[in-house]
Parts: sequence; structure tokens; C-alpha cells
Amino acid sequence: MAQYSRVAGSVALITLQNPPVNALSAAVRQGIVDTVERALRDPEVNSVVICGQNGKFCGGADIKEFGRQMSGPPLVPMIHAIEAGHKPMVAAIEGVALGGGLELALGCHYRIAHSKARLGLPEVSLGLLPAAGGSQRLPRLIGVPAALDLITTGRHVTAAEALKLGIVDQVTDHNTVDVAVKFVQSVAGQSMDSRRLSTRPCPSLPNLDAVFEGVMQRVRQSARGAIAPVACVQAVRAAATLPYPQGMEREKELMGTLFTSGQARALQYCFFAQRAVGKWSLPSGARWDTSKAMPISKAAVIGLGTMGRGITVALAQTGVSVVAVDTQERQLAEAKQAVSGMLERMAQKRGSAPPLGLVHYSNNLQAAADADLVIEAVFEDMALKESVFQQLSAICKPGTFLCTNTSGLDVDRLASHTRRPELVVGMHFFAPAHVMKLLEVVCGPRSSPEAVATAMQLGKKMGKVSVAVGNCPGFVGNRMLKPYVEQANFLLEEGATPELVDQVLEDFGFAMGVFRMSDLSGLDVGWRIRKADKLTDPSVPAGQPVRVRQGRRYSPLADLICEQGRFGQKTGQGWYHYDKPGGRVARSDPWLHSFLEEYRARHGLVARHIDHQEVLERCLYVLINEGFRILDDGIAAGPEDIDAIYVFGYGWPRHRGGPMFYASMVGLARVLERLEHYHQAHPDVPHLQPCRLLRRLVASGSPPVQRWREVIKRLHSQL
Ligand SMILES: CCCCCC/C=C/CC(=O)SCCNC(=O)CCNC(=O)[C@H](O)C(C)(C)COP(=O)(O)OP(=O)(O)OC[C@H]1O[C@@H](n2cnc3c(N)ncnc32)[C@H](O)[C@@H]1OP(=O)(O)O
Repeated sequence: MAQYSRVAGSVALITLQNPPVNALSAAVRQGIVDTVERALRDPEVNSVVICGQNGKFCGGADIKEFGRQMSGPPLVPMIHAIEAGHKPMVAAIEGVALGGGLELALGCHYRIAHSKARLGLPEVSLGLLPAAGGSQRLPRLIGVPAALDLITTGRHVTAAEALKLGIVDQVTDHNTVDVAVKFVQSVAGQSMDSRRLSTRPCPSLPNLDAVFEGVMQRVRQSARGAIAPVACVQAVRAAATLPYPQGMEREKELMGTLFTSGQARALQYCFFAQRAVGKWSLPSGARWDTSKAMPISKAAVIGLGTMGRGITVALAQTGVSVVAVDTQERQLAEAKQAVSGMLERMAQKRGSAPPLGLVHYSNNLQAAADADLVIEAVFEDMALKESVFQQLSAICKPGTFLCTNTSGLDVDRLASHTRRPELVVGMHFFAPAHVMKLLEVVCGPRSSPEAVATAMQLGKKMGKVSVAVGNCPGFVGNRMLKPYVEQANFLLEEGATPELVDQVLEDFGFAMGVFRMSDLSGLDVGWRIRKADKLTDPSVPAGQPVRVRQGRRYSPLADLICEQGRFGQKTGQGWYHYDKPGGRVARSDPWLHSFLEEYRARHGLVARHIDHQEVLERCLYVLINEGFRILDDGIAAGPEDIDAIYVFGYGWPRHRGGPMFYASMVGLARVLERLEHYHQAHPDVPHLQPCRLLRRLVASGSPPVQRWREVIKRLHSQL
């Protein structure tokens, strides 16, 4: 809806009303059309201000309407009518002007923003482009390079940057509507001809072709197969090269392709999935909106390796005072330097002072005594972590939350080593912890609602997408990763190369294939875990083939690589070769290829041709199958939780929506059929056996992913 009122005698005030963000639903668009017509007709009105209710101008088109039959007046003629109007119209921008919201403002003759407002055209992150004239008006207003930047990245800009770029005419710290009303009165009666952006030429640019070619190349490289960023460049090119009406035609044509694409559906699903995981609830009754999160003003981080350092930085960035503890003097000294360096570099980028004073260092666990929350990030070793938890339990004040950054060990077992197991939760960060958006909050069976709520809220404050998950080996993300990596190793045994597997996964859209990723993370980490799981035991029982462990197929390839001291990037050799230890550029390694040949010969394996489809299906479907098991076991509340974990923590291409969404797009029956096929070919790989929940969903007609919870709800939940 849009409310019409008269202020200061002759100014029509149109207020968009659609909480929480005044999205341009059919009703709002109808309201705007009606009220603008009324203002233009009303002889008592000489100017118009458009604003949004509750301090928010407009969050753009109503994304919830996208999958449905469109109704109500379309945006393009609505904005055109505003621009063509003979009375001056000013957008009073508070809160946000995003997507269609900013396009509406660009149709106005002037824009005045509050200093705290954020503006942007984020359509690209929903798989779309600004198709209500935004791709044509913005370049005419601020020039091609700046418009390309905003439209292809979808980034939000502050009011200050918007003023610098020329998007807004004025920024105010006062009441924006009052300022806009005063302003519009001052221009009432003037000609608006020069203020209509559609009538302006795009500022000319030397080497136009070269600019677009360069941008297109960059965009294609970083888009990893996403089509919207490419269409955005094409639309801006139309603005730069065609008259406005033809440019609008091109914008419409490009949007037509995007709007119905699977990628747009996937990205819009991701938008809602990200919000859905914030509304967590546990079978214990604990919920996001009723469980009390405790304020955390002082935290302690124990163990200052890579993870501990990143977590310290992330906490300090949030304004939390941190005591960073490591009992090894050398590690402590190195950590001090590294943490300060990271804080300084980040502050320099932001143009603010680094929060160095918030971080204190100690070599004594006792320093954690008065912390509100402790995050243990010591070496991934159960005995060591148990000992740390035992000590923390004795040292810390009553009520201190004890969190572990373990990537997969039993949180409940750690809790049992404390006097207050209800205060223990997992906070599983992803490296680098100050950059990566994901946080798995692991709820043990005894974790209290307050402990979960506190960890979830702290994660949110740190800018993370926090997902509540249950306690099992590897939790959600790493549990699914295990069969994926295992399948990749089996493919090598059967004739594939790391280059082939990585290429297929990167073509799918992963930032890095599984082998390049393993080299980056360090191969020794998994080796240590397999040793702890007794999988690498050299004294395999007599007569037992070495490619079978614990009754199932096992590939010792990664162990053999580690035995050669090849731990990945850090040692300069792993699945690939690097020019030096710590080198980043992965090169094909002839040694590895001969090693694979010798390995196959030793085990009587004959290399066969493996096509891209098999690589993709075996790697992805086995991971998805484990996702179904996780849902069936009640370790994740819904498919959105798994998808958010994979998109924000594991480099799953966002335009594919996450593994569970992808499965629903492929078709559950097809995923089931292919898993059955591969399981038949590899009966000694239990992970390929289709999971019960997948069969159940197929039997119930393969409902869309948004309705899986109805089937899962009836199953046992461990969350
Ligand atoms: C050929 C056909 C032509 C069709 C033309 C279509 C044109 C499309 C152009 C567009 O405008 S696309 C939309 C562009 N806008 C956005 O991408 C903005 C999305 N929203 C946000 O980024 C954020 O929500 C926010 C506005 C910055 C607010 O962030 P905040 O953290 O304060 O709150 P949230 O938790 O994110 O959101 C609160 C609540 O509001 C819902 N919501 C937000 N934006 C929209 C929207 N544009 N449409 C519908 N709903 C929206 C969000 O889902 C939350 O809802 P919940 O139920 O409370 O979870």
C-alpha cells in the first residue's frame, strides 16, 4: 500500500507501507500508481515527496512474488510516469533503497538520503538484473565504470559514497522527509527536463569496447558459470551504446531470460534459506525468538594457531574484548604479530582505527577466568581438548560458556569433562575465521537453550551465517565432505587424475576442486584423523586387502601421499606441485601421475576412461546422499540449513542453490536412480547406497525442497 497525505500546504507525501522493508508488492505498486496520479491531478499540489514507512525507503521488488503469477501494475511504466511527471518528485531515502527501491528513486527528479542509508542494485545476487530501468538510468547518472561496478557486484553503498558517486543529491543527518519537503518546495515550478535521467546521454567513455571487453572477461572469470553478472554487463553496454528506448528493450529481453532461469530460482532460494536458518528451534523447545542470549563483552580464545588467530580477529572486529591464550611462548609471540597485522590491514581498508586495545595476550589459561565465553581452538586432538575443558571448568567463573572450535569431535564428550555440561556448545568456524561467513553452532544433547542462543547471537554479531546443527562426527559440513573426498580418491584409483576431477568440479562452479582444496587445507589434517580412527593402521590383518578397511572399500592413496611428506601447499607438494613451500599455483605433477600408475599396477587395477558425468555424479550425489542421512538422523533441521552450510562454508556455487536444492532441481528420482546405479557397480561403498529419506521423498512424489520439512518432521530429531 501507499499512503497519500498533504504536508506544508502544497507538497504531496507518498509513504510506502509494506513492513518490514516496504517491498514493492502488487498492492504497493498499485498504491504508488494511484497516489502519483492523484498528486499530478491535484491542483493544490505543486511537488511530491516519496518515502517509506518506519525509516526504510524500500527493499526493492517483493521477492516472495517472483515464483508466482505476476499481478498488479508493472514497475517500468510506473517509474516512467513518475519521471515524466510535470511536478518535481523527490525520493526521501532512509534505511535502504535497494533494487526496485533504488530504481524508483532514480525515476524521481531528486534523491535525498539520510547519512545512515544504504543504496544498491543487488539484483545480480538474486540471479537478475535491474530491469525497471536501473541498468539504463544508473550509467546515465554516474557513468559506465561506476554503474558496472555496482550492478555487476550488487554491493550496497553508504549514503556518503552515493553522494560522491552522484547517485544522491544531498545527504542529511536530520529528518529526511522534512529536509526533502523543504527542498522540493524550493524547486517547485522549475522545469524538470534536465532531471529526467532517461533523456540524458550516457557520459562518453574513450575505448568503450576495450572497457567492456575487460569487464566482461573479469566478470566471466569470477562468475563461475553464473549468468546474471554477464547479462548485467550486456545491459549496461546497451545503455552506453543505444538510445534509451532500445536500451530498455534490451534490458527487458535480458531479464526475460534470467527471470525464469534455474539460477535465479537457486539464488532466491539462497536468500530465504539464509534467513530461515536464523529462525532456529530445537526439540527441547529452545527457539531463536524465546531463548535468551547472554551478552558477551569479554571472550577468551585458547590456542593461537591459524583458527585461534582468525577467531580472535573476528571477535575484536565485533567490539568484544578478547584474551588470547597460548601456553607456548613462541606461538604466542607469532600470534601477537599476526593478529595485530590482520587487524591493522582490515582497519586500513575501512579507514578506521584498528581495535588493537581490545586484544590481550597470555600464556596462562588462568587468564580466561573472568571471560563470559571461551572458545577453545587447540590442536584437533580429543585428549588435549578434554584436558583443556577440564581445566577451564575449574578456572572459569560460574556461567562462562565453554565453546569448542572442533571440526568434528564429540562435543558431548567434551561437555562431560566439565562441571556444567549445559554451558558447552560447539562453535565451528571455517578458515580463515575472520573472513569466512559460516559458523556451525553444535548443540550437544545437554547444551542449554541459553548456551545455543548465545553462540548463535554472537555468530550473528560477528557477521556470520550461524547454523544450529546436532552433534555427530563431522557435524553437517565435514560429515558430508568425507564421502565426497573418498569418492574422488576412488576415481583416481579407477583411472581419473586430480586435474580431471578438479576441472569437472570447477566447471560446475566450485571455487576449487576437491584436490586443489585438500592441498590448500593441508593433507596432514585428514591423515591425523584417519590415524585416530585406526584407518591407517599399518598392521592390517593378514590376508585382508589393503584397499578394504573396516569391512568397506578404502583408498589409502592420500595416506601414501602423506607418507612421502607431501602435505599440500605448505610443503610445496601434494596432489599437485607448487614452486615452493607455501606456493599457491597448482601445477600438474608428473611424479603424481607415475605414482598413480604404479599404485594401480601394484593393486591390479586397470585404468579406464572416466567421463565428466561420472565424476560429477559420483562426487555430488554421494555428498547429497549423506545430506539426506543427516536430515533423516535429525542432525540438521531442514535442507536450508545444509544448503546454507555448503554455500557459505564449502564454496558450493550459490547459483546452484546448495546441494539439497540442486538435488531437487536435478530431480530426486534421477538422483536415486544414479545412486542405485553406482551402488550396484560399487557394492563395497556403503555411502553410495541411497538413503531411506531419499527413497521416502521420491515415494511421496518428490515434493519441492521447501516442503521436505513436512516429511522430515515426522522423523526423529537429535537437534
Ligand atoms: C520480467 C519481470 C520483471 C520483474 C521486475 C523485478 C524487479 C526486481 C528488482 C528487485 O528489486 S529484486 C529485489 C532487490 N532487493 C534486494 O535484493 C534486497 C533484499 N533484502 C535485503 O538485502 C535485506 O533484507 C535488507 C533489505 C537489507 C534488510 O536486511 P535486514 O538484515 O534488516 O533484515 P532481513 O532479515 O534481511 O529481512 C527482514 C525480512 O524482510 C524480508 N525481505 C527483505 N527484502 C525483501 C524483499 N525485497 N522482498 C520480500 N521480502 C523481503 C526478509 O525475507 C525478512 O523476512 P522474514 O520473514 O522476517 O525472514
